[in-house]
Amino acid sequence: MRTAHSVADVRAAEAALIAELRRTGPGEDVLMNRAATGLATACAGLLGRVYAARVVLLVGSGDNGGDALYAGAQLARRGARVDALLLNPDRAHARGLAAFRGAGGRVAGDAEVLDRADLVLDGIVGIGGSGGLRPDAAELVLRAELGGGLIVAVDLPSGVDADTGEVVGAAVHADVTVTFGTWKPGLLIDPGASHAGAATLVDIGLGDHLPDPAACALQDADVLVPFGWLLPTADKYRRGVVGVVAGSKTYPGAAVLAVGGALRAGAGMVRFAGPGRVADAVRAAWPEAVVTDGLPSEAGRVQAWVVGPGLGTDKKARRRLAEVLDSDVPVLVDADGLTLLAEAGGSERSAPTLLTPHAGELGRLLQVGPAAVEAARLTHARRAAARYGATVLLKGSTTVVVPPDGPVRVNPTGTPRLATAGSGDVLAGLAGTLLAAGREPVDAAATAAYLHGLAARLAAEPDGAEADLVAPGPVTATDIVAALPAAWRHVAGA
Ligand SMILES: NC(=O)C1=CN([C@@H]2O[C@H](COP(=O)(O)OP(=O)(O)OC[C@H]3O[C@@H](n4cnc5c(N)ncnc54)[C@H](OP(=O)(O)O)[C@@H]3O)[C@@H](O)[C@H]2O)[C@@H](O)CC1
Ligand SMILES: [K+]
Repeated sequence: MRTAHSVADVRAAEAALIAELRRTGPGEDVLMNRAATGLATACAGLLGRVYAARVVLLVGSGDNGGDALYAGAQLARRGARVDALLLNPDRAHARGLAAFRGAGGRVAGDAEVLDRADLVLDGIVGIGGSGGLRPDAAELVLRAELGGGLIVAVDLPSGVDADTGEVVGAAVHADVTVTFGTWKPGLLIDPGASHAGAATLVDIGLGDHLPDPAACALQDADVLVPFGWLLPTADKYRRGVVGVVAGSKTYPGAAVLAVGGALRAGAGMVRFAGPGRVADAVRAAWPEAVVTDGLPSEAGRVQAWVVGPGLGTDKKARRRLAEVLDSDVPVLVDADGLTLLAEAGGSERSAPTLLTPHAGELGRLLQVGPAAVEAARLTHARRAAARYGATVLLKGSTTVVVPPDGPVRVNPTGTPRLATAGSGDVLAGLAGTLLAAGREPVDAAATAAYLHGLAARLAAEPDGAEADLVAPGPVTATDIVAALPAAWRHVAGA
């Protein structure tokens, strides 16, 4: 699990560690030196040959600039030609600047050095920043980006909010980010995440002093839990019996895809309730589903419901949604179900509810526009979780899962390939089965998002789960359903 901590928790852990180090010996800037050593090592790796490489430091007035100066000193000692552009010369980190000068680094008088740089270190601002880049910094960053050297962000790309990933105004677009001590939520959540490039973590010893994380991102090993269907004693209820209420005359395919996602999640049984023609489409595609063209209340016993994909918003859809929400089992509400829920202003439920909106649907739930949601994804997902008393999975570039309380989950397997019609229906079925199998909504949602992204990648490039934009082959929602078994095998290490 990749874990991220809030700025407040990072600062508290840093203070505790420094106090401990002071008791046992080492003096000032010890953590900064650890950070700078990790940073200089990463830069050396990127440069290949450090000797004679041209490195430029963008140095702000805080410790983030100090990290850049100490790392610059190490690179200068290894023969790099290092120039520092000081945004605020009177307030640059004094000991860092002395070390830098002592190692042969030079303070540049002109931004021209950026035009020929092989590597630019962004030490403008780190976790102490607020708002976007100021105009003088933004101008230098633009010149650095035009100069074509690799841009390495120190701790996080300047201009990105460390706690939320929000970017208000200009921010650095890094090729690589080297972060210290722990991940920051803003490196995992868009738009911040897409400013970070390839991000790596340097351990500076904060470990024991860090509390529970503010956000986590699953990795393959975290998905490996003993599912009902892997146990010798498996029966259909342990695997999960899930009910799906989806599809309409206009969108029968949504029902087929949601049922497919549910079956390929390993459901013990999928019960489907939907109107005649939709029921026929589901029967034809998935003979293993137990289908009724009656109401959800006539479908038989289930351990969780999925309601909403392609459902429509007419009177009949309302009735189906109301029946499902009245049940005492976990319910996942998606798509049209969310539009109806937004109109109703919520529901009274004691069993868990999982909402799976995209930005537009989340906007409807909160009566704000989709652009506002996209700009502050975590903030809005948190608001919806609080307002609806539900776990919220917000789909999009970096899907986030926000439980009513506890750490947020951020999905690392997402890919733009998932932005295709029907993909969300598959995710709804997949997460619904995991709910039916007894998983907590936050785990069901995060695991489903992880497998869903992985399946899309595998569908595009069967040998390349890590591949992303460069991988060949368009992917349809049906392909994602078909690739789910391969995604399971991938996380199982098969
Ligand atoms: N914590 C740890 O464990 C460790 C932390 N370490 C490092 O310290 C960093 C945090 O250092 P920090 O606290 O000095 O703050 P930092 O981010 O350098 O900036 C502060 C100054 O920037 C300014 N400023 C603000 N917003 C701005 C903007 N939008 N655009 C431009 N400027 C802006 C503002 O100055 P102002 O001009 O407003 O007075 C403010 O005072 C951390 O990210 C990591 O790199 C490591 O060394 C090792 C261990
Ligand atoms: K930075």
